[in-house]
Amino acid sequence: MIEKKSENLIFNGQQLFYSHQSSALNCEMTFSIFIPPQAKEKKCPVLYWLSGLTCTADNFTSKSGFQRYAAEHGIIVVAPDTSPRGESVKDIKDAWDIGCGAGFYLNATSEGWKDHYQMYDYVVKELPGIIKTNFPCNDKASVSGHSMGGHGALICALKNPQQYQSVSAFAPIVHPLDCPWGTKAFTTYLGDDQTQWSEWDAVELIKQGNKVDHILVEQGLADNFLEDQLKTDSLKTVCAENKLNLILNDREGYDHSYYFISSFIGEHIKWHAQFLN
Ligand SMILES: N[C@@H](CCC(=O)N[C@@H](CSC=O)C(=O)NCC(=O)O)C(=O)O
Repeated sequence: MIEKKSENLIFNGQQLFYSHQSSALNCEMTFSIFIPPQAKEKKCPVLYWLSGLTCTADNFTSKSGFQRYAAEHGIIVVAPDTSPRGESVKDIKDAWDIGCGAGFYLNATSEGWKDHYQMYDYVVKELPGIIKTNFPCNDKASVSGHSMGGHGALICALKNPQQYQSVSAFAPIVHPLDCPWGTKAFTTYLGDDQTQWSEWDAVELIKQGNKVDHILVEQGLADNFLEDQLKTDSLKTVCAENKLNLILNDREGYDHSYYFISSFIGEHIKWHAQFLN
């Protein structure tokens, strides 16, 4: 059962927020969903958006301005929260890059974390089931995201190429095994045994032969996190070595913020629309 929390008219579509009890995450979750005007006449495809560290379902929904473009192309857009939440959910107080707001879109296996931190199952299995049951969507879906969520989008598509028509990312972490945010998260959620880690790392998945047909990445060159955390060149190299079709747009002067995302979200939605419609 899902419960409507809010509804607003925007560009002749509906912007809605819902909460529900998640069986994958074992807690109450909130997601946003935009229903375009075309859904009054026919079932529409879905674009899932995965947000970055510290975000809830609200950041992308209220800051990116995606609704204008989703309404134009007739695409439903779903934005989940970035982690399980609630009093029973383990968290690390005062740390913004681990725990609540930082689920990393993987299934945790370590004690204390595995009871709730199953974001991969939530995003790939439970949430699409809820969307299909409750909203006017057809069978086509794509996935996009930002930073931690850009990496989440990449691994969801690389592990399930039949489920997503296309994947795009803004300033994604591309190789969590090789950056401080990633090694902290993987040590916490997966434990010290690094043999498990490559299953949740986009660059490693591509090295292992996982493929998707269409990948679009947007990267700001004035992004403070580019050198230490994101390392977009690792994705460029591994895609070239494994003959994956990556479009990488380096954007002079843009940073890591939602100002960057809102500048190019229209181009991403138009690009996804050619595979979804
Ligand atoms: N609090 C941090 C910055 C956190 C941050 O920049 N979060 C990004 C995603 S980073 C990678 O996953 C974000 O989307 N923030 C939300 C927003 O609305 O901008 C710091 O102090 O550096």
